[in-house]
Amino acid sequence: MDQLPAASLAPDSPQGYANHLAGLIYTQTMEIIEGKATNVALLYLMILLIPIYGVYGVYQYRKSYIDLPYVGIRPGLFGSWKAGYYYLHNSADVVWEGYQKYAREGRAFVISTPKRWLVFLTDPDQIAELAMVADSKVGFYEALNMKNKHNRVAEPSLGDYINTYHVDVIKSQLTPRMASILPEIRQEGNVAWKDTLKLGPGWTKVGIWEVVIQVVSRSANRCFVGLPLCRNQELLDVFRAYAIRTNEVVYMVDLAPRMFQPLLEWVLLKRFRLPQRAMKILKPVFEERKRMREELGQERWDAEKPNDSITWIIDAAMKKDAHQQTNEQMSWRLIWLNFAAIHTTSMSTLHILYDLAANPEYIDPLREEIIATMDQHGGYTKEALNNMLKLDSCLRESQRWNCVVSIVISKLTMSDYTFKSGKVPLHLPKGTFVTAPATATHLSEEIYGPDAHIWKGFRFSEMREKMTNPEESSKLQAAATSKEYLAFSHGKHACTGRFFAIYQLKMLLIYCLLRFDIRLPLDRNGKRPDNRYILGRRSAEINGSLEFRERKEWNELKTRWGEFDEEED
Ligand code: HEM
Repeated sequence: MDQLPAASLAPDSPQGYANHLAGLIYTQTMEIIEGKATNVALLYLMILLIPIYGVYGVYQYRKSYIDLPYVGIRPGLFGSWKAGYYYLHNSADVVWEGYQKYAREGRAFVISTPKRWLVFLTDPDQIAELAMVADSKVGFYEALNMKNKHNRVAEPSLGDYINTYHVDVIKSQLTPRMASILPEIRQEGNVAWKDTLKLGPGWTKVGIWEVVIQVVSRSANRCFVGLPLCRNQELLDVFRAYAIRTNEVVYMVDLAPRMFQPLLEWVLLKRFRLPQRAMKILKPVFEERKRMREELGQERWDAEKPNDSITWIIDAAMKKDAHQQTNEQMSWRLIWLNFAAIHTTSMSTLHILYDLAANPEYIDPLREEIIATMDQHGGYTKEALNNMLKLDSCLRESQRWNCVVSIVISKLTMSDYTFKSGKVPLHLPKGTFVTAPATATHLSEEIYGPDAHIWKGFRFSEMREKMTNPEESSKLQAAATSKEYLAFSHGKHACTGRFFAIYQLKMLLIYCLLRFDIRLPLDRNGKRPDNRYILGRRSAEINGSLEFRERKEWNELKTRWGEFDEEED
C-alpha cells in the first residue's frame, strides 16, 4: 500500500507530529478499506480519531462563542461540556435566571447548550423583529434542520421553503373552512370520549394521557383523513409513534458527535419504518381520491370533493412538480400534520385538565358560561365557541403558564445581523442561534403584573369584558399571538394550526365538563402533577391520573341542543 510521504517525517516539530498523525490515520483507514484491518488496527484508529474529533469539536464550539452576558456554567476547561450537561437537566432554571438578570434592561444573554451557544432575546421589540425578519437574513428552517434534523430524519422537502405546502394548506384551506369542519371534529371527539373513557359507578381513577391522546388524534384526523381512516387504530398509532419517537430521537441524536448521527438515527428511528407503515395504509386512499379527481373533472371535483386534508394536499401537490405528486410525498404531509398537531394539542389538553382539577372553583362558572352561550346560539356554533370568553381565557392562561414549546422562534443568522429595534443594540455574527424564551416571558411580572406567577383562569376574560373595542379584545383570544404571548410562537412562522387547535380544545372541554365531574386523586392534596424535563424540554406529567364521575345533569344536557352526537353516523 502507498504510504503518505509525510508520515515518514520524524515527529520532531508540530508540523512533523501533525503529518505523522495524518500518516497513521491514512494507513489505518486504507487497511480498513482494503479489508486488511485487524481489531487492533480498528481500535488504534478509534483511539486516534476520538481525541482529534473532541479537540475539533471544542475548537468549533469556542469559535462560535458570542460576546454577550452568559448564564449558567462559565466557559473554562471543559466548561462548554459541563454547561451543556447542566443545561440538559436545568434548562428552565438557567433560562429563568438569565431572564431575571437581563430582561429589565432588555439585554440578550447567551447559554451554553450541549451542541451550541443559544442567544435568548428578552426585549419584546427584538422578539417581534426576530419573528418578522426575512428568512434569508435569519433562517427558520435552517435552524430547524440543524437542530432537529427534520430534513434528515424525515423527508428533505419538509425542511425547505419551497415544498412545505402543508403549512399553507392549513392557512388557506383548513382555517377558512372552519365553520363547516367543526361539526365533524366535535362529533368525532364526543364519540372518542365515549369509546375511550370507561367509568364505573362513582369516581373512577383514569390514566388521563392515553385518553387525551386518543380523543385528540381521532378528532383531528377526522379533518385530516376523514372517516373511516380516522378510526383506523394502526394508522393513529403509527402517526403518534412517529411524532413522539422523532421528537425524542432528534434531541438525542443532536447530542451525539456528527459522525455517529446517521447510525443513531437508523438505530433509534428509521429501522422501525413508521412512515412506510403509514404510507401503506394511505396509498390506496390517495389513489382512489386521485382517480375520483380525474373522473369528475375540475368543475365537479371542486363542487363535490371531500372536505378533508387529503383533498387539499392533492390539490396543492398538483401545482408542484411530479415528485411532489407521488403518494409517498403526499403521505409525508399527513404524517407531518400529525407531527405538528397531535402531541401539542394533547399536551395542552392535559395541562388544562390538570389546571382545572387543581383549581375546581373555575369549573361551575365555565359550565354556566357554556350552557348560557349555547342556549343563546342554538348549540355549538363557531360563534358560540367564539363567545365563550371564560373558556377561552382559561385556555390562554393554561398555555401562558405551561406553553408546550418553551423556547420559540428559534432561528439561525444567515449573515451578520444587527437588530434595528430594542433598548440595547444587538449585533449577532453569522451562524448564531437566536431564540425567544416563551415560558420566561409568560412569567414576567413586568408584562403580566405582580400576579404573573398565579394561575388565574379568568385573567384574560376579565380584561376583555372591560374592553369596548372588539379589535382590542380579540388580541387577547387564546389563538392570538403577540411579542409577549408566545405559546403558538409569533410572526412569520407562528403556528398555522392554532385556530383549529383552540376550537378543538374548546369542543373537547365542553363535552368533558358537561358530562363529567373531574378531580385530582385525593392523595395529590389539590396539587397538579409537576412537569417533567427531558433533555432540556418540558412536558406535562404523562403518568398522572385524574378521577372522573358521570354527572346526573348529562341526561338533560345531551338532548338540549340536539347535537351531542355521540353515536356514529
Ligand atoms: C395547542 C396546540 C398547538 C400548539 C401549542 C402549537 C405550537 C406551535 C409552535 C410553538 C410552533 C412554532 C414552532 C417553532 O417556533 O419552532 C408551531 C408551528 C406549527 N404548527 Fe402548531 N401548535 C399546536 C397545534 C397545531 C395544529 C393542530 C396544527 C395543524 C393543524 C399545527 C401546525 C403547525 C405547523 C404546520 C407549524 C409550522 C409553521 C411553519 O413552519 O411556519 N399546530 N406550533
